[in-house]
Amino acid sequence: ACQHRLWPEIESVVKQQVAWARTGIGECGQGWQLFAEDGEMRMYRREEEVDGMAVDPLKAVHTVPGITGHEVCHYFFGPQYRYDWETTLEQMTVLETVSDDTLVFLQTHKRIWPASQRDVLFWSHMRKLPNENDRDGPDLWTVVNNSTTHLDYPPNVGKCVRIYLKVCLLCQTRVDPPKDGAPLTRDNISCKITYCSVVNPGGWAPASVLRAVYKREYPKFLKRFTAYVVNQTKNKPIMF
Ligand SMILES: O=S(=O)(CCO)c1ccc(-c2ccc(C3CCCC3)c([C@@H]3C[C@@H]3c3ccccn3)c2)cc1
Repeated sequence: ACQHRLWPEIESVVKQQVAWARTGIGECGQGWQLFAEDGEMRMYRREEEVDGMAVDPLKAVHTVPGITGHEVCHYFFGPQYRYDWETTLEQMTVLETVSDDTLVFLQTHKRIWPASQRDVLFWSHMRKLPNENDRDGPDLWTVVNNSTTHLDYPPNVGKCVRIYLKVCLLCQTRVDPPKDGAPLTRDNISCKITYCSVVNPGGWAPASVLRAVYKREYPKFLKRFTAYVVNQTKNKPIMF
């Protein structure tokens, strides 16, 4: 995979996205507004427009007990699970298997009235990262999704408007070992999740409509996805 045409871009985008995900909300500077809260989940967005289109950056933080960062990234990255948790997905195709940790996807999302239907073409890369802050702590895991091109699927040919996105899911496992030295169970682990996304809707769509859709769909997506991972892993051995 190191000699693949996408490799240089993947390297630079992953480093940039992970650094961005690691930057706390406070450090990011002002402009972030908390727009959704549910238990441990906090969702922030910044209102930004490009050519009159809402491309609001989103940053969500969540802590989920009983699962690891590797498990969260495994179920987010794997195409075989996506229809189970991605409610707005209409069609998903793996266009290219670059390597076992890098895929190229083409997805069409359900039409959201009055916007026209959207599709998105992106590479998706999953990677384990060394835990710089705590050398003997568990590693971090990340999945980065970044829009890309594919000669056979030029944008805006069919009925779909091509959107452009950059997404980073960064996961940090936390282990609280049992006092009596008993073996680890899922009661002793939790996962701190940071989900960052910037979506350019591609063609024109009313900013008010897009913002309403994001406000409704993003909290739903993160809650549904994390509940899915908890449910899929609860009777399986812990995957660190
Ligand atoms: O994290 S991912 O990579 C996971 C892989 O699937 C990802 C997340 C979100 C999108 C996405 C991009 C654009 C739109 C809109 C823009 C104008 C009309 C359709 C939507 C609709 C809003 C709904 C939505 C929002 C958030 C989460 C899921 N659904 C979703 C695509 C991929």
